[in-house]
Amino acid sequence: MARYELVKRSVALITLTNPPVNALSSAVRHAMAKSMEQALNDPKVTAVVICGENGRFCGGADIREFAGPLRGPPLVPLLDAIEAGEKPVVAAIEGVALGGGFELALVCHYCIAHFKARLGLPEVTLGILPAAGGTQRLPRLIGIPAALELITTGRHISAQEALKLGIVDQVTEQNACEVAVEFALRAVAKPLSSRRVSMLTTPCPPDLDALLEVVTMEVKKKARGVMAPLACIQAVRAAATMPYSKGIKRESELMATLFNSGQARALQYCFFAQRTAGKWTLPSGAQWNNSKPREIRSAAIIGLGTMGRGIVVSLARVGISVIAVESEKKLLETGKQMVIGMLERDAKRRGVSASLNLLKFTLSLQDLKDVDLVIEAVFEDMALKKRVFQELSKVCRPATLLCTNTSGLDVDALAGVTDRPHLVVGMHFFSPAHVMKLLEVVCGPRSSSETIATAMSLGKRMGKVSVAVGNCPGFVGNRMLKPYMDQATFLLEEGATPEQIDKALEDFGFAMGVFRMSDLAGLDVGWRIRKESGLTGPDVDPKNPPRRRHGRRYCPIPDMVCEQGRFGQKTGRGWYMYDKPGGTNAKPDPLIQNLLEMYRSRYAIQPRNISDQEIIERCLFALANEGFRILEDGIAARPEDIDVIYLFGYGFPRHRGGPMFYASMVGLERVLERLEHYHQAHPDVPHLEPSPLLKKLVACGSPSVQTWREHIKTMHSHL
Ligand SMILES: CC(C)(COP(=O)(O)OP(=O)(O)OC[C@H]1O[C@@H](n2cnc3c(N)ncnc32)[C@H](O)[C@@H]1OP(=O)(O)O)[C@@H](O)C(=O)NCCC(=O)NCCSC(=O)/C=C/CCCCCCCCCCCCC(=O)O
Repeated sequence: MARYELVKRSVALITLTNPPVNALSSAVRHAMAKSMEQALNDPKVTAVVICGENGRFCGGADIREFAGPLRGPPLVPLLDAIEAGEKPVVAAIEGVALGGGFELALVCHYCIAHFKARLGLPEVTLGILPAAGGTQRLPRLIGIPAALELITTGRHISAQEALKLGIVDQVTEQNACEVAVEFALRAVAKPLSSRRVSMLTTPCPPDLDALLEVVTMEVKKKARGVMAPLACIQAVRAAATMPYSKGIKRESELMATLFNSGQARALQYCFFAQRTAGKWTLPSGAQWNNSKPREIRSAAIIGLGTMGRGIVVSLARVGISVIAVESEKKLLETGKQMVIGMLERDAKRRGVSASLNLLKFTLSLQDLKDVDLVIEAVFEDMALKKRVFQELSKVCRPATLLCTNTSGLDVDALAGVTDRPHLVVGMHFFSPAHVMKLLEVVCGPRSSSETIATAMSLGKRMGKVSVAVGNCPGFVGNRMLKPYMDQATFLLEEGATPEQIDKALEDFGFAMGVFRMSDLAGLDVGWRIRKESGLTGPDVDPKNPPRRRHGRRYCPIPDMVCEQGRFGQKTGRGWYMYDKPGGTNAKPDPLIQNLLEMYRSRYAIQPRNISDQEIIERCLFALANEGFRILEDGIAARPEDIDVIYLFGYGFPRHRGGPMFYASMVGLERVLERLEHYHQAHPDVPHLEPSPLLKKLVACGSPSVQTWREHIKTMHSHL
């Protein structure tokens, strides 16, 4: 857990050895304490260097240990002892120094960092604060404003930035450990008092209160209802106003308010869920660690609409040659100009040169014969997509992978029109595709493990969080969206307003409520899909009762809004009104209010007062209920996958963990009881009927979300 060696006859080299990130587990802390004691007591040792094995200094505290009772030597006294020691201690930072790893570096008297190293205090993203002295030492070292920014955002910084801020003493392109040993030898006998950061006085700005106020407002605006950043601000205030001995106590008190909180549990769950999601597995036994992806050097995108353009940018910026295809010259030219603009802006922001030389634009599918992979991103029309896939089948070499960016159509039906169904897979990007981090990789029943591995690995290469899902209408994300949005519109019928529903969801933590989000996405898309599926428009049998379709409750209000040409932000009117087409400042619209009143009076609906609690329960429990059905159907392999999809694709608040984790935090019994209650009140809404899996889990004593998988016995997995 920590290796102790004597090098250059007088330097104790302590290497943390806890792969993969040398986290400060209880065993590591124990070994470190022992090694430090040995070094300080050995008269041969004149200086100490601390480094991490395998080119990684330290990824911080072992987050897995937070779930159980804390054991082993506590970190704060250990770090205080290192700082107080009479022999110079030098940190040799390679790879990462994060969280407790950064705090360890802060107590070392000197720091050498490799030029590729990254440092940061990401505790806030885990719902806690840097409670091993980080909130007290960093402000003393770099001042309040810079420390506040790093601690409240959890941002990682480069070695160069750390040097500028005065956190590290030297940045090297050589082996940081060897440089640190030489540095340590030169530091012997130099006075250490000014190197003990806890002894420094925090440089305090004259307008401390005003500064803290501004940061508090910013934090509250950015992350509504999130506790950890606010506690971080209070801890930093203590560094400015108290001596270290008192400040560290305050830090610990504040940590105690966060450590066992639901938010901390949710955020730590998200950390591991994100990593679990990449570990796909098929019933055949093929999985992420035994299936080799193909190398993708060239790709083609069919369709240069919003999605196609974003996908081209995502591919080109990771060095893949892209051929972009459109059907008409004008569309091709417009798409080309937009892609170039997007790539140039992106490159400028990242301080690199735009990879325009990787792009080719064409009107001819014949140009695609040699590419490694094609992503179809044409209009959401099955007949059109089938024609494209038939054509691709003829044109592309037999080994080319054929992918579709459909947001919900049958991937296997597309595979069926090709000569290579095993090489067909869905790659469902989210709009805007070059910004959104989520990729649903839709595995058809005939997709080969190599095809899935390639799509997953390509997603990772593009910086996406890729989740493998099964093939069903809407896959995971969009399938779950329907019951969520249905509940929102049913609540409108019953007496709520769009702004009331949005406010309840935004207070819950969503960046945008369902109606503001729909206005942003465009209301016409859903309207077209409803028309195509016979739910509205001329194909509906006039004898059909207006508020029922296929024997279920149906709310025609969204259709009525679209019939008035209100398609959302782009038309300046939707569920809200905007200053102009394309405007973003949503204001409640009296015309929508009128529409709702007329609608209710036409159908003799007596509006009632609807509480925020009912809004949250009906929208979010219906959402989670569909998640349980998705698990039952084998469309998602685990609840973590569903949660990751909602976190990265639909703006679900991270501090709530995702819909499935949220349901487990509320208590499955309670979710079941509320769904039963609402289903009794609305028996014509099947989405409110509790799913068999939810009932089963409750009957099994509501096990933790991480163990649901053991209770899911699918007849056949779609993955
Ligand atoms: C950048 C990374 C380090 C590496 O990224 P990458 O190379 O892409 O690899 P990953 O896939 O992310 O990770 C590889 C595997 O390693 C696992 N991992 C990573 N980091 C950790 C970790 N810190 N702990 C455990 N496991 C970790 C990861 O899960 C992968 O494994 P698997 O695939 O899932 O199996 C990147 O990993 C990264 O960013 N890591 C996280 C870094 C981080 O956030 N560090 C901060 C941790 S928190 C911390 O350090 C806190 C310090 C203060 C501690 C003080 C504790 C005192 C407790 C006091 C409590 C008082 C309250 C008492 C209340 C009361 O009872 O009253």
